[in-house]
Amino acid sequence: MTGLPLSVRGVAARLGGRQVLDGVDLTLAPGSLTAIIGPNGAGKTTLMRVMAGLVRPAAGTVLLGERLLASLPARERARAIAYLPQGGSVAWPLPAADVVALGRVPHGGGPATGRTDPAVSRAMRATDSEAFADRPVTALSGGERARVLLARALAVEAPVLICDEPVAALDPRHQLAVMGVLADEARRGRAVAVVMHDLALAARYADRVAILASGKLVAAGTPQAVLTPAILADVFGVHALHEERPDGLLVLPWRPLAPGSV
Ligand SMILES: Nc1ncnc2c1ncn2[C@@H]1O[C@H](COP(=O)(O)OP(=O)(O)OP(=O)(O)O)[C@@H](O)[C@H]1O
Repeated sequence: MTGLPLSVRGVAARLGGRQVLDGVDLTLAPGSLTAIIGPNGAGKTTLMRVMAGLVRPAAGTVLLGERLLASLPARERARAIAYLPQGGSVAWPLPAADVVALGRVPHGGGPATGRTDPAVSRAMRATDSEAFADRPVTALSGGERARVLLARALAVEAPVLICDEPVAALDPRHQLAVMGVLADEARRGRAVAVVMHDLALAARYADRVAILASGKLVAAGTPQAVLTPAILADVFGVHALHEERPDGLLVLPWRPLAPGSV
C-alpha cells in the first residue's frame, strides 16, 4: 500500500506541563522525503510521536489521508505508519532477523514466520544487515543495531515511514546508503520523514526540509529555499558553507556564530 499523506494541522503538545509544540502545520506527502531539522529540544521527536499516533496532541488534528489518525484501529495504524524511534535499544537478546520480523506483526506475521517473509529479507538487504541475521541484537555495535532497527521499520512496508535520527550512529558509507534507501522508498510513493542533524545529508537527499525551533515550524520548502545562510544563522547560530552543485546543494556547517551576532 502506498500513497497516503500524513498531515498535522494546528498541532500543539504539552509534556510535563511544558508547551513543546505550538500550532504546527505539516504534511508528509507521498513520493516525498521530508527532512525534519532543528536545534536540540526543538520538538522534532515529539512531532514525530504525534504523527505516529504515540502522543495525543493538546490541540489540532492528525490526518492520515482524509481520516483522523486517532479514529483508526491500532492494527490499521500500525500497518499504515512505520516508526523508527530515536536511538532505539532492544532489551532482549533476540536474533537480529527476528527483530526485523517484528515489522511484520501488523500484517499477521512476526518472528515465527518472519524469516521466510520476502519483506524481511528485502529490508535486511537494504540496510546491509543480512550478515547479523542470527546474532543477538544486544551483541551488535551501535551502528549495526541501528541498521537492524531501521530494517524492522522498513519491513512494515507502510505507506508512511517516520525515522527519528536513522543515520546518527552510522559510518559515512552507511549514512549515504541509508539515505539513498529512504529516498528510494519515497520514489516508490511512500511519505517519508527523517529527523536529522546532518545538514549536508538533508540538503543532499531531502525533497523538502522542515525546520522546527522552540516548538514552532519556522520554515518548510525545498533545501534551496530553507537551508539558506540567513535561516541557518538565525535558527542554529552557525555560519555554513554553501555550494550549488550539478547534483545538488552542498551545505556544510563551518563555525558557530558569536552569541548576539545573529
Ligand atoms: N517526557 C517529557 N516531559 C517533559 N518534557 C519533555 C519530555 N520529553 C521531552 N520533553 C521536552 O520537550 C522538548 C522537545 O523534546 P524533543 O525530544 O521533541 O526535542 P527534539 O527536537 O527531538 O530534540 P533532540 O534534537 O535533542 O533530539 C524538550 O525541551 C524536552 O526537554
